[in-house]
Amino acid sequence: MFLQRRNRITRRSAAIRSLVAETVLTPNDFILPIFIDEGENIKYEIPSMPGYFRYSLDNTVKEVKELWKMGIKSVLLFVKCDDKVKDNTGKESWNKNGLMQRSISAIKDAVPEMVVMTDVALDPYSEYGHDGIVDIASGYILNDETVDALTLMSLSHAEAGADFIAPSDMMDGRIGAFRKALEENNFSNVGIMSYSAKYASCFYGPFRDALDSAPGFGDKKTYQMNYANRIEAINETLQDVEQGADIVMVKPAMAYLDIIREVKNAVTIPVSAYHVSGEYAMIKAAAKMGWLDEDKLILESLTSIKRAGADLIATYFAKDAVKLLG
Ligand SMILES: NCc1[nH]cc(CCC(=O)O)c1CC(=O)O
Ligand SMILES: [Mg+2]
Repeated sequence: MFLQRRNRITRRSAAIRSLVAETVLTPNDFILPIFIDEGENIKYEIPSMPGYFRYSLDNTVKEVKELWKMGIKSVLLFVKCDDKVKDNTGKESWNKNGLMQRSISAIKDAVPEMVVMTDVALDPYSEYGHDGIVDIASGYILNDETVDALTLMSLSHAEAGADFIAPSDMMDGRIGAFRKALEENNFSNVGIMSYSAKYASCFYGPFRDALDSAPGFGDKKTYQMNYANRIEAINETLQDVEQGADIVMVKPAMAYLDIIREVKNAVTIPVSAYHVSGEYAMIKAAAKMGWLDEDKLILESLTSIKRAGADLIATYFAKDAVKLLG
């Protein structure tokens, strides 16, 4: 055959393929979520997340030092609270001596350059396991009251030294409220990574095991988005940009690559994607069964999320990926 174009020429060797690769993962792409528990010397393996641990703060600090050495530059903190401090106001979330606040300052003391991001939502603090304050009579999650509580939570994270607050609650108007509060309280350099398009997803199951934070009644569908919707994600995201978000996020990732791409095309600020706990669990399970190759699956998954348009990826595989990228 005489062919004018032979597409296979640029696929002929590993070297050529690497020269023409459009998407290249680097350690700078990753944010590693970290689960922190009270106590000492704890390293608890999360049953639905094999190979992933919840650490006490002493072990967390050791881990963060290791992460920095490996080239991981950002961590996203989550805490598991004792049932005793959970209520329907979320007030433990702005306790100056709370586990989150102590964790932020311990990590910033140990590794000042590490970019510390913190989850902002009431679920670990809520006796009902919901992201906001519950109206007991109706079971509805109150929007404006929740934003007030989360504003206090955000300020206390900023005060403890957080670089970015990362609201995952999906209340309306919270980004504008947080930005204003940060400005007014001399935290104008604290950033906001907004979970802008966060879907009500069954992929969060293992995470709720990790923090013992499953909703006590109902589900999160009155605040998290319906996975049937695409245009709504753009609406949510543009509002957060308008209100002052520094980074927007799509969550989950792999079943939402279309949303990541649409969001990427719609905004001119960095886009992150959260490769969530259930996505981790699926990969681990398939690998354990011997049905899929774990290492290849990790790299293909993360590359596809970046190719879809994610500038940053929050992933439980950050360490594995950095090692694989060598
Ligand atoms: N607001 C809490 C929160 N922040 C991040 C996740 C999920 C992360 C994961 O599954 O890895 C959740 C769970 C939820 O919304 O129920
Ligand atoms: Mg919104």
